[in-house]
Amino acid sequence: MKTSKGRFITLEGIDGAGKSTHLSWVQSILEDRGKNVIVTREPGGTRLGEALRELLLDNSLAIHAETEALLMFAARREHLDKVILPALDRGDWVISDRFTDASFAYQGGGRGLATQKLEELEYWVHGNFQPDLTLYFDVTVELGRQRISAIKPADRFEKEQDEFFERVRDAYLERAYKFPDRVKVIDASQPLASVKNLVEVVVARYCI
Ligand SMILES: Nc1ncnc2c1ncn2[C@@H]1O[C@H](COP(=O)(O)OP(=O)(O)OP(=O)(O)O)[C@@H](O)[C@H]1O
Ligand SMILES: Cc1cn([C@H]2C[C@H](O)[C@@H](COP(=O)(O)O)O2)c(=O)[nH]c1=O
Repeated sequence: MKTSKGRFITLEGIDGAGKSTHLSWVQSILEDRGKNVIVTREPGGTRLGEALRELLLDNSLAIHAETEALLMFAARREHLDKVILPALDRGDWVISDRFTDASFAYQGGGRGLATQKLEELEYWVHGNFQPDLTLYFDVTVELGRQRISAIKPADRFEKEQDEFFERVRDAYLERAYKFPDRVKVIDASQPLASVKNLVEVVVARYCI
């Protein structure tokens, strides 16, 4: 995997944590500091990735846990090739709503797939390449569900039981513990203005 000139920032959290809400805030913090910013998401970000996203989130489909993981990484391979790496090579900053930490959290923690299998896929798809900074928006399962159910009908993941999301959250917190230099935990249960301040402190410090 080529060395990149730009920087790669990812936003993570259980459904309803507030990632999408804060994505444009991160973008404006970076743009105010003169960065050229590309905003993208996973699964998605390419034509193929968006088509896979539609299937992966489809409530009416039953998908084997390993198929789900393979499709997430297939979409990611395309995303890296078509969007993320070219942008970083141009010197742009890329912000992605989710990346590989989500696979360790949802397919690993949530579905119970072995970490080693996910690490093998991770190495296959992006070698040692990792985000430069990951903001993990932490909320309780109850609060995430409350927020998300107020705005849209549940997709294939959101219709999972609370126990599933407890495992997803635990797996995210484990990732933050394992990679403290990269993954910064944001207490996203605070009111919007406070979360914005927390985000600004982390991102501004990182931009210097
Ligand atoms: N700190 C906050 N306080 C109150 N409401 C919030 C806060 N953060 C986000 N919200 C609201 O919660 C809802 C869900 O937020 P958002 O769509 O950003 O979550 P998300 O993490 O992107 O969810 P998903 O992963 O399912 O897309 C939105 O209505 C948003 O306005
Ligand atoms: C990248 C990725 C995503 N997921 C899940 C997590 C979410 O429930 C959906 C994506 O929708 P959202 O709008 O970002 O909430 O997909 C996953 O299970 N594994 C992954 O690698």
